[in-house]
Amino acid sequence: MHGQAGRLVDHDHQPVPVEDARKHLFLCHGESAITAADMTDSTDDNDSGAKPSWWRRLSTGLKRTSASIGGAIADLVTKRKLDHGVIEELEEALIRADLGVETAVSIAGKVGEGRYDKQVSADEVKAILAAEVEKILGPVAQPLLIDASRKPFVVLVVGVNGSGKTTTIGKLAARLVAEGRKVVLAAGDTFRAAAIEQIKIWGTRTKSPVIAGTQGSDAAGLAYEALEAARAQNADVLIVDTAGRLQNKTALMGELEKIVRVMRKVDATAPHAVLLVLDATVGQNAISQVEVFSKIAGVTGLVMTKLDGTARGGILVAVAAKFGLPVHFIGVGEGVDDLAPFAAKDFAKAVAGIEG
Ligand SMILES: Nc1nc2c(ncn2[C@@H]2O[C@H](COP(=O)(O)OP(=O)(O)OP(=O)(O)O)[C@@H](O)[C@H]2O)c(=O)[nH]1
Repeated sequence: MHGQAGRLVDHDHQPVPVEDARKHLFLCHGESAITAADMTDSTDDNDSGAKPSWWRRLSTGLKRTSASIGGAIADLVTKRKLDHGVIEELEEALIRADLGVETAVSIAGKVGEGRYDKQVSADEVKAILAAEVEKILGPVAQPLLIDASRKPFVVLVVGVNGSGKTTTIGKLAARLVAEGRKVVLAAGDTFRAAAIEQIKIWGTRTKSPVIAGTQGSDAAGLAYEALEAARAQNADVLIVDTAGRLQNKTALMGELEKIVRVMRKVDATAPHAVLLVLDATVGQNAISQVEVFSKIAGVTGLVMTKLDGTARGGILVAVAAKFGLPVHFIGVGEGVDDLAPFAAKDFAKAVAGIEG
């Protein structure tokens, strides 16, 4: 922090303006929503030529994915008329971008409808791709609802190590604090000293109290203490980090179950949201992570990170098509403002490589 109201710092401790991006992020109907509505509209409403910064970050972040798909589309359709071969190759390009076999086949099929033996343009194919992807993503693009009647509203954050959990918690805390919410963080990944330290750093950055124990201490006990402390401090939101040792599923399941059981002694309705953080770079592996964590932890919503570091951004489409779980946020970089509410239309256009 640099003593400026409404400013946060990024990983390099550079001040980051948060007011503009956050202005419209909550609705106030007893329930607040971190919503993508403004961001979705902004790409269409912007006639000045200056793209909103989120759109720039999103389309730049997804460049590797869109270049791989867009390049394949251009190669395919500019040289020859549409035939079975082109459709099959299009399917393959979409599968390579991790959209999943069923989705790839269905989208390629749509491209083929009524267009066989015709010369189609790459832009036409991209438009169909974007429209089809948006159809899949539209229903899952749901804001994270913060129920103000739950005090604190408890968010349990789960995911494998390295998926971006801690960073996501920090960015989420920054958003909530920027909106005037009082946030408490619980360093529930007690296995790694570095995870505890990271949460503490985010606590300092966002001026949020952190409840942390020593490395190796009982995560459930810590979650209990954190919930009591958050309640005593009249906090609006408690965000609980967890360990993500997927290699030992039984231990992980036992630990997450215990965290939930123990927190329910303080608040029988907790946790109010269970966010699974997925790293897009793992591609199809994300599917099995959703399966495992849904079984273990009762996931209520998803956050997908690192969409900027991969050509496999289509995995978000595959996950959406398979599970239909709400996708609340996506991450396209390490900076505090590189996590934003998920907007289906923007994402679909960015994946297809369509300029906003
Ligand atoms: N490029 C990019 N990097 C990200 C994104 N989100 C997180 N990271 C980076 O990914 C790395 C792992 O993130 P963490 O937040 O430490 O992940 P974690 O799941 O808490 O991992 P553990 O602490 O190992 O459990 C860090 O270097 C983050 O800066 C993103 O959207 N894009």
